Amino acid sequence: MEQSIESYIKNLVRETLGHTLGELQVQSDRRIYVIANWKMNKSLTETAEFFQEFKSSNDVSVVVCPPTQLLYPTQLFIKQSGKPVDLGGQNVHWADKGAYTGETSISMLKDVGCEYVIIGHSERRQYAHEDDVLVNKKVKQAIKAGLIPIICIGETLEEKNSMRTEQVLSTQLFGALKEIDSGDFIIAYEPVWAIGTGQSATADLAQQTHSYIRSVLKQIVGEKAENISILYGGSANESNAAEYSSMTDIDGVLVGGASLKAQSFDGIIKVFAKGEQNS
Ligand SMILES: O=C(CO)COP(=O)(O)O
Repeated sequence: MEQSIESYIKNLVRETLGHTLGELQVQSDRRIYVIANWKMNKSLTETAEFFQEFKSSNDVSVVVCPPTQLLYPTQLFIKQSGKPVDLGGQNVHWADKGAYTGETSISMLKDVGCEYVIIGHSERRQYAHEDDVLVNKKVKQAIKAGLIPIICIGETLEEKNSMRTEQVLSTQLFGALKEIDSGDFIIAYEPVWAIGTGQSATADLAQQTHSYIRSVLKQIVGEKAENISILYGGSANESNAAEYSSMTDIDGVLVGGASLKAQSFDGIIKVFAKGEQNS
């Protein structure tokens, strides 16, 4: 069949530039992230050792989210190492300040140099009984302070087996983003059954789900959804990173276990950085 004028021009541009203009626009607007969630792990000494070994990369956005007591020293280690790494909290309280024993406010996170904060992780939903209303309050608090919330969503095994994944994700998205019409945020799709189990979602399933998530985001924020980074999380590691990085709607990974060792975290970063250079 003869080529249409449009595809002839697209091919010509692709041959000359290595990509079409449309592709270039999408790629340049969506950031690729590799984010470490250390959860309740690491001592001060282990953190210092991590940054002695860690290489990082300029080609993707790298964020490390240590436990709260390590935020400030981690910021110092990052500065000392001169590596391109940003700092993130693992949780935040919804109030500005006050009588909330054991909690951390958004200004406290900002004070120690955080630019990101994980909100609504399934472990907090499970163990601290956080629901979508609370997640929404925390997201608003982060955006108001100029931090980028990494909003976690994901279905349990039971919800997956009873074919409720889409319903769960859409409810979590509409809940977390209620009354939010400005500010940057990241979505992390973390199927609960894949977290810490070694049973990572296949790249095809993750891509399919991310594409669904983007379609829901379109309903919520319109065309801006094209520029929102959607990360995959759940037993991501050096071996499966390449498959995830090749998918159109997977804009990076949120890594637990495999982020604890500098070498394996670097391995994942390298895969995504290579993908960026090739795009
Ligand atoms: O929960 C996660 C990151 O937030 C994923 O943890 P794992 O990579 O250990 O499965």
